[in-house]
Amino acid sequence: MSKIQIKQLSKKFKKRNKYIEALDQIHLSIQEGEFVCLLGPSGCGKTTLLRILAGLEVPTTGEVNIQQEGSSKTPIQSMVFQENGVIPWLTVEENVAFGLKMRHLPSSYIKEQTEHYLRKVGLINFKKLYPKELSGGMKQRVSIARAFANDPEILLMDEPFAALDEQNKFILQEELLSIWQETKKTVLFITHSIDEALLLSDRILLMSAQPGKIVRDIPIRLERPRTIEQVRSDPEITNTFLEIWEHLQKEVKQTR
Ligand SMILES: Nc1ncnc2c1ncn2[C@@H]1O[C@H](COP(=O)(O)OP(=O)(O)OP(=O)(O)O)[C@@H](O)[C@H]1O
Repeated sequence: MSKIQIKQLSKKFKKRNKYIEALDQIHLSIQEGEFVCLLGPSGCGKTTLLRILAGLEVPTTGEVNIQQEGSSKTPIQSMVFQENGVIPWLTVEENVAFGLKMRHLPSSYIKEQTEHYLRKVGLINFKKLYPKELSGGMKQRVSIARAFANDPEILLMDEPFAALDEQNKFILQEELLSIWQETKKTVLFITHSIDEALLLSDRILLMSAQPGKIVRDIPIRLERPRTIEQVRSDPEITNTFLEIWEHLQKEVKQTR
């Protein structure tokens, strides 16, 4: 049984008197615990697909099913955005605890869960600070800690590291993988970076330009833990990189 199942999904937006066909005939299933990256040219509907899974948009046709295993109180999904995912008037620890407090969970559990993930992302000594006192990388760590602390059925991540410098990006990617390996959550992750997708994914779903379709489903069979050096030097992965690169070049040229 798949954790996420999407059948014949399409999405059209009405803008003035015109329809924009954002997604066309998306059909896919993602297994429990898989780390799947969505890669495609700008405007191909990646965020729209994530927003549909988050219940923030309704598909025009088709259906989406997320298998629920926890209690009915378990959130279906947590989302991590590129930026501005933290609540400015709450401290680091209050941000991480926010979802758990909203569910009125016991305070001892909230404290334990919050501290566990603050430690995991290296923010335990910064828990009393407010977002304005944090760097961009630290804010993203807060968002990641909050997303995992919520213990959702699935995690949806929309280019969470896109605004970070290379060094911070590598550190956060490693931290994310370490938490993912511990929790074995199902993750759907949007990125524009082929290297990032190769480093993180069990599978890469490659999308066409608008209307977005999934044109390739590429398994990444590199052992974990992976390093960027391995990603860059493995001959099979190098071929996959080139294949994705050529596809993206072609799609981007077509849309221009
Ligand atoms: N609420 C909306 N109303 C009208 N059009 C929309 C809406 N949301 C998205 N679109 C359109 O749907 C298409 C897909 O947008 P989406 O943001 O999902 O693409 P994307 O692949 O995530 O792009 P990027 O990589 O640039 O972030 C675009 O043409 C966009 O303009």
